[in-house]
Amino acid sequence: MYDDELAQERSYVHGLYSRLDELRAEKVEQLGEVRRAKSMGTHQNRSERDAFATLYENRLAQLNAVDDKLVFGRLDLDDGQCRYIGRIGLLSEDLRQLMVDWRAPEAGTFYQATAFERLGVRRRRHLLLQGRNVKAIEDDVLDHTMLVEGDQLQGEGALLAALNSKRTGRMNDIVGTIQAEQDRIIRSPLSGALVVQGGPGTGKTAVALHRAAYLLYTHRERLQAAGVLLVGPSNAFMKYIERVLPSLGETGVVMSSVGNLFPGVRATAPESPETAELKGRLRMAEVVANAVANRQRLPREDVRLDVEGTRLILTVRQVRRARDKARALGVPHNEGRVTFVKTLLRELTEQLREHIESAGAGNNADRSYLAEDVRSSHDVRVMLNLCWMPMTAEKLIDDMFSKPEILEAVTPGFTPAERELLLRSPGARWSESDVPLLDEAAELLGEMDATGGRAQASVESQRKRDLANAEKAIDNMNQQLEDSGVDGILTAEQLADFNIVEAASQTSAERALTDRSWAYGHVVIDEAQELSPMQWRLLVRRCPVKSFTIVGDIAQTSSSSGAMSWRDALTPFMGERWTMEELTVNYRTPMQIAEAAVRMANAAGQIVSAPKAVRDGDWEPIIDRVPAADVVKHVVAMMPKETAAVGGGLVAVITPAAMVREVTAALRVVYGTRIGHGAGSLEQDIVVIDPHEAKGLEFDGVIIVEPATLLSDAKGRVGDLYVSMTRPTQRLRLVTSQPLPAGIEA
Ligand SMILES: Nc1ncnc2c1ncn2[C@@H]1O[C@H](COP(=O)(O)OP(=O)(O)OP(=O)(O)O)[C@@H](O)[C@H]1O
Repeated sequence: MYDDELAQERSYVHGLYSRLDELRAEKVEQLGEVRRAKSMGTHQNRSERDAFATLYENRLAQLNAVDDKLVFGRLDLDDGQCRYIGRIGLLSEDLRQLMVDWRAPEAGTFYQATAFERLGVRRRRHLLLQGRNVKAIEDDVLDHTMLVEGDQLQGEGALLAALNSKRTGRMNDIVGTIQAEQDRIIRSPLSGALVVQGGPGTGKTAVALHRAAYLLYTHRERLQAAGVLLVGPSNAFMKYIERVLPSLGETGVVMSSVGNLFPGVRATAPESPETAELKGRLRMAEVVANAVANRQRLPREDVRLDVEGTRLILTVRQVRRARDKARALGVPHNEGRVTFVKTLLRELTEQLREHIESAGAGNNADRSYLAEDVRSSHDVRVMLNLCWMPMTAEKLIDDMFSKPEILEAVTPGFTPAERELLLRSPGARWSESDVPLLDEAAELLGEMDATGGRAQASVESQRKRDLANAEKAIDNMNQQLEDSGVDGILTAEQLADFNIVEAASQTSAERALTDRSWAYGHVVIDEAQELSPMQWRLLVRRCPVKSFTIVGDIAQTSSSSGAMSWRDALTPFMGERWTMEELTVNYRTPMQIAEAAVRMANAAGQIVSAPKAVRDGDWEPIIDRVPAADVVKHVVAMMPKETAAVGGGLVAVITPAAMVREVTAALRVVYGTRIGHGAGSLEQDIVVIDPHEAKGLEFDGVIIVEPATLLSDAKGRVGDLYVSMTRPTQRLRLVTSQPLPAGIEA
């Protein structure tokens, strides 16, 4: 019986792959034709063909990306219909539905139906594929009249099979086994802010990624133009998740770590927790505003300026008047400068004319020559720059932190110790907590070339296109926002204004990445508990319609400026207008290890949500006590045992940041290139990382070096140790020379 069913499914799935191959061949053919014809015809013909080429390329990329596990489910319904569920929708040539996209409403019951609430489903079948072949099938029979004696199908649970598989260092999608509580969140409405709180391993990252794919599919009209931004904690994490969305058939999501959110800056410099915390406070917005105002200066006294041998006087009063006039415009600094400079140049030109005339040169001095003399005078240029210097965000922030006199002037109310924390050498590398300051500065400074000198026509035509896109995007959105009580409603013009860019040929995603002022239609944030208030401020600026999916676990907060509660974190930006969902099942960590982590956190006074672990592990956490001098040696000696225990899976050594180098070097002596170190090296089978980099990742086995130091380094905050203890899918070893933290001391 099972074999018959299996054979039938194999044949159906074979048909689906044949159809996929046909569609691919078709797209290759169409793309070839368009490319051959590309250079011919009118300009309009060519740009139409460009558009088609992009369309075919995208579709082809999508068809290529969904090959692995193309189909994973089948529903048998009360009305006798049978529906196959897969990564994308497929139609036959005569437009019969062969397979339904998992995100389509008709596929929802695959994830939601239970024996108690069948939702019209008689049987849910999981198809487990290896390559293009069906390896096994597994049934949930929801309508028990379907069961005939001896008819029970065999097969390892699809979920357990997925959970027990070896980790590769890259996250996989969970599209075949999304659980009902996760599905509800993935499919919740687009508008407003949704917080997804859940303990370690509850699938928050998985849910965030599948939700991004779902939203793009379901609200494509609205989201394609503005795009979806997905933000994660580190570059290593972004690398870990980068394959998931393409495998779900989505390539249009803009992904960025918090350190890369300011175009052109990759912020990786380390920073003390105290400095990061200080820079993350909301009062830094005022500091940046002060720094901008500080670049609009008055001379101490009236100044003499030499213009072609004539002495002119620029009075403090004149400068103040010009400054007030420019400030009253309420435009960014660099734009305001245009007015400031124009006003003073006009006044100085007038003065020069009077001078020349009164010196007896008559009244025929040519104004345009005089204006040019004034503009090109070295004295004038220096003075105007001193009074109102054109500025980039990078220069403003770098000067502010490296020049003590500026720092002091812009930080009234700060203590000397706080200023000491901020002070650094000129040209220092950027850190993550600088990024929101740069963004704040860019917002207040505006473009450097804001002189209107750009090709106005091209801006205008792009604006028209953006407006058309934005109109679509805004449709309904306002209604939904109104329904959910959000004010500050945008018009299409406003949204289009946010997204004016010149490079028309780029995709929205490409354009968004390089444009700081891009307004996204939705933003998904993972590990959101780590964000400082200034980082929140930046992210809210990136999505004026305030449509967010915010995913995290307050108990895992380890950054000094991170959140202690969602309410504290969100109220300044969203008021009460957010909802929360909770995930309650831990799919990653075996029960014994998960429980030890919770005991440790509770003993340290941190109440954590303790999700129920779905799996029992084979091992209790293993504890090795060794003298301090032997810790590193011991880790090296234990490695063969660890790699063997997880059968060639992935092992991570998580150490205090200060020990990463030493441990890596010692392991390299024995294991050579098998050892990866730091971010982005997850392809080796043994990696050495610190707790910050471990955030969000998972491994088959984990060795934690000096767990007590992870607690003391974080000034007693449990986040780092709690995160580290909840990374393994199988096995945890603690190597310590110190007394272990309470809760795991046994
Ligand atoms: N429904 C599911 N089916 C299969 N695997 C799942 C499912 N849900 C979660 N997982 C797996 O559980 C593991 C943990 O998921 P994920 O990393 O998304 O959790 P998390 O809540 O973000 O964890 P943390 O906060 O600890 O980083 C991943 O390997 C994920 O693929």
